[in-house]
Amino acid sequence: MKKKELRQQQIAKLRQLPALVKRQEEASLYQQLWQLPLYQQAASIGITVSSPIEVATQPIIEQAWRDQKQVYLPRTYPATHEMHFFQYQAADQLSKSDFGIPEPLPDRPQLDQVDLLIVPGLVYSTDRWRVGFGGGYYDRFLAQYQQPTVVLALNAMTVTVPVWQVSQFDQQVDLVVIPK
Ligand SMILES: Nc1nc2c(c(=O)[nH]1)N(C=O)[C@@H](CNc1ccc(C(=O)N[C@@H](CCC(=O)O)C(=O)O)cc1)CN2
Ligand SMILES: Nc1ncnc2c1ncn2[C@@H]1O[C@H](COP(=O)(O)OP(=O)(O)OP(=O)(O)O)[C@@H](O)[C@H]1O
Repeated sequence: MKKKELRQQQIAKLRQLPALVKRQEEASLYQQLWQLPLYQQAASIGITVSSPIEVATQPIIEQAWRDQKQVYLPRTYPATHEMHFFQYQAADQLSKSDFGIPEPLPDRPQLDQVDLLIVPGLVYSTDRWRVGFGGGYYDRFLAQYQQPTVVLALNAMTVTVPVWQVSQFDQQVDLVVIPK
């Protein structure tokens, strides 16, 4: 299947996911994340502000702050499809990207090699391939990122093998957490 078609199909599927199912699966994903030594040992984490169809990240951000971790959010650069991470603290103002996602202002401390990166996406295979929203931001970023990556996947986001053509630019993640 073409990635573009897969994305459209997946967005429609996620929009229809019952809120209760989503909340229950998210609760399981959060618990598993918080148990991971990779999480517990990370002093800095990279994460996004989620859109409604994605795994809600606000609880993760707030827990990370409580755990005394530094939280970094990406700022996207559409001209080059690059992305850089800037620190996000509770009082910080965010600005909306062209894509409608809140992003940090670039005057915050920058850190691209965060200790743990939580990678967003629409579809994941059990063998750790992913399809995102199609900006190519994460594929480019992951090509130079050297720390561990984890994905939190709702059941509706998971397939056993890629149903799309994996491209030369696609980057595997290190761990796909699925609901228990
Ligand atoms: N919550 C969240 N924040 C995130 C991401 C994400 O997946 N989730 N990103 C993850 O990368 C980055 C922003 N991602 C973007 C992805 C696509 C386009 C974009 O322009 N898409 C095209 C459609 C491309 C296609 O369908 O082939 C468009 O809308 O015209 C922009 C930003 C950074 N922040
Ligand atoms: N490292 C790279 N260098 C050049 N082009 C790239 C690179 N990575 C991805 N691209 C291009 O960016 C576009 C989007 O890539 P792809 O369809 O894999 O996005 P995605 O994985 O869904 O999105 P994202 O990585 O932002 O979540 C494609 O045209 C792809 O060829």
